Amino acid sequence: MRFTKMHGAGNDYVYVNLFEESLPAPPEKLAPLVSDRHFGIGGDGLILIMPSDVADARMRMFNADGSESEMCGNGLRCVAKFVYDHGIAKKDKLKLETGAGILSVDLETDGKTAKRVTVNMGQPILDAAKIPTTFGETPVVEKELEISGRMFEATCVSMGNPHCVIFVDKADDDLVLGIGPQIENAPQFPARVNVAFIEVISPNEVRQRTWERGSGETLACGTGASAVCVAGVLAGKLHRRIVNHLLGGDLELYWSEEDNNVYMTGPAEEVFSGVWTIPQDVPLYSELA
Ligand SMILES: N[C@H](CCC[C@H](N)C(=O)O)C(=O)O
Repeated sequence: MRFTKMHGAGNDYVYVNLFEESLPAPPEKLAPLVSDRHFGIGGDGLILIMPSDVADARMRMFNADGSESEMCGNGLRCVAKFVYDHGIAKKDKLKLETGAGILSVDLETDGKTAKRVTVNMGQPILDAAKIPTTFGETPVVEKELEISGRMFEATCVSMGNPHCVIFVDKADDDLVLGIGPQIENAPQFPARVNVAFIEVISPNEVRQRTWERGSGETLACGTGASAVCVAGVLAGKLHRRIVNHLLGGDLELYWSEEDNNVYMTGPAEEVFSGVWTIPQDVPLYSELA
């Protein structure tokens, strides 16, 4: 299977171009295998770049555990770069179909390759039932959440996929690696949840560490960074325009007062391409039929 390895601020995925390739086996089976950093290619998950009836291309994204997510912000910037750089659509404005609808993307290019990408991430979903979370009230802002006898304040936002934002003094390993997976799987989140631990540096600057649903700690999360921008405004801690320092790089976020959309700007990089050899014990589509 031919693939391309790309990352956005260190959030790295294995990309397969289904304009040219066909998958040998179901993507939820392939994602854990290709994501494995020792036995596979290595990545936070698998992203499919596909033809679309309604946009320039379509993205489907699978976490390292094989579960599918509706959206991926860093992934969508990379899909946009791939679509542009590889001539699928040589336009500096693209429409891309995702599980969170058709999103508009603007590319900064040198005419050959895209350097930075801005995604209109759409409007945040604040309705508790739609996020989904069992916290009764909407919006869910700094609600008490008890984990292992410790109290946290949860602010919940969906950017098509669910996020729980926790403002902390210090986003250390104890919180991210210890508490993160417990929040991901807490009963308050029936579809599990992505978790962002946020240190506020100033009203327009934060530092983020991320525990992702289905993938564990990642170096960055674009939908998470967007949810943080919204959560910070709702909690009265942040302005609408922020810089978010993630472990793998910076993202710029803006939650527009005019159209209620969140705009995310950041880098996208292609690292290498290759051919992956499918392990012999993986049932192929041809054998499943
Ligand atoms: N890293 C991605 C989000 C992945 C979310 C995924 N882990 C989920 O289950 O929703 C991003 O840049 O937005």
